Amino acid sequence: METLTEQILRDTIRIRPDKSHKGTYGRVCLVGGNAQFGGAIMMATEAAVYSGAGLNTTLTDPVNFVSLHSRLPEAMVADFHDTEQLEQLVKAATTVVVGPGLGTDADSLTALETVFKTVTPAQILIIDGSAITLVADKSLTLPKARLVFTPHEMEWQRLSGIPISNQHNDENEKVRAELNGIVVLKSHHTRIYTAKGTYLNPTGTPAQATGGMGDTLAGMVGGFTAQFTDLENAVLAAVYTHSAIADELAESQYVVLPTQIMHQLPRFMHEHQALK
Ligand SMILES: NC(=O)C1=CN([C@@H]2O[C@H](COP(=O)(O)OP(=O)(O)OC[C@H]3O[C@@H](n4cnc5c(N)ncnc54)[C@H](OP(=O)(O)O)[C@@H]3O)[C@@H](O)[C@H]2O)[C@@H](O)CC1
Ligand SMILES: Nc1ncnc2c1ncn2[C@@H]1O[C@H](COP(=O)(O)OP(=O)(O)O)[C@@H](O)[C@H]1O
Ligand SMILES: [Mg+2]
Repeated sequence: METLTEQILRDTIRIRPDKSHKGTYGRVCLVGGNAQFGGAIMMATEAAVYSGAGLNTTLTDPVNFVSLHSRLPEAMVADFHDTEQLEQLVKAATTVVVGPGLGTDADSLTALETVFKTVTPAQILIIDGSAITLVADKSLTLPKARLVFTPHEMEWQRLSGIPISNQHNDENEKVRAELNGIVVLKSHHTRIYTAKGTYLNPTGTPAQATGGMGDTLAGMVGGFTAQFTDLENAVLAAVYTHSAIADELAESQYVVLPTQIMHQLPRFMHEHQALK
C-alpha cells in the first residue's frame, strides 16, 4: 500500500490554460437531497463548484431549490422526480454524483435506477451515501461507466458483505475488482482501492467527524474528476485535499465544518497547482 504525498496535487491540479472556457472544466450533474437531507446535496454541489467544475446542475427535491439557490446561485437546479429531465442532464454530464442525501424510498430508487440506465461507459459515476445503501439493499445491477464508490465503513459492509472488523486490504481489493471501479473506503485513515494500486491517505483529523463531511468529499471527487483527465489521480487528489485543508483548519479549530473546507478550495488549489 502506497501512502499519498503532496506530489499527487502537483501531478493532478493543472494550471488553467488561457485559451479555455467553462466547458473546458467539465459538467457535473449531482443527484440527491430528499426533503429530509437537502443539506447533503447542497454541500456536495457547493464542493463541486468550489473545486472549479465548469458547469454544475443539481437534481433534487424541489423543497431544496430556494435554499440551494440562495447559498449557491452558480448551480442550476432541477427536480429529480422528472425522469425525462434527469435523463437529459445525466446524458450531458462529464461526471455524475449520485447519493448524497438521496434517501432510500421509492422515489430515491427510481432516480437512482434512471441514472444507472442513462450513464454511458465514457462517463464518470460517483456513487455515494444512500445510493450505495440502495445498490446493496436492492441488489441493483451496476451500469457500465467509470465507477467511483465512496462508502464509509458501514456502507462498505453493506455493499461488499465484508464486516467492518474484516475490512482488510486483500478482501477489499477482491470486491473492488468485482465492482470494476475505484473504491474510496472512508474512515479515520481513508484507503483508496484502484486497479493500479492501493493508497493510504495520510491527511485527516477527528475535527472532521461531523455530518456532511463525506457529502462534501463526494462533491469534490465530482469536481476533480470532471476537470482533471487522469481518473485515479483526480480521485486521490480530491481525497488528499479534503483532509489536508481540514488539517490546516484544525490547527486552530476544535471542529472543522464541511462548508469551511469547501471555501478554502480555490486558495488551496491555487497554492498546489502544477508548476510544470
Ligand atoms: N445535512 C444532511 O443533509 C446530511 C445528510 N446525510 C445523508 O444521510 C444519508 C444517510 O447517511 P448516514 O451515513 O448518515 O447513515 P448510514 O448509511 O445509516 O450510516 C450510519 C451508520 O453507519 C455506522 N458506521 C460505522 N462505521 C462508520 C464510519 N466510519 N463512518 C460513518 N458511519 C459509520 C454508524 O455507526 P454509529 O454512528 O451508530 O456508531 C451508523 O450506524 C446519506 O444519504 C447521507 O448523504 C448525512 O451525510 C448527514 C448530513
Ligand atoms: N476521525 C476522523 N479522522 C479523519 N477523517 C475522518 C474522521 N471521521 C470522519 N472522517 C472523514 O469524514 C468523512 C465522513 O464521511 P461520511 O461518513 O460519508 O459523512 P456524511 O455522510 O455525514 O457526509 C470521510 O471523508 C472520513 O474520512
Ligand atoms: Mg456519507
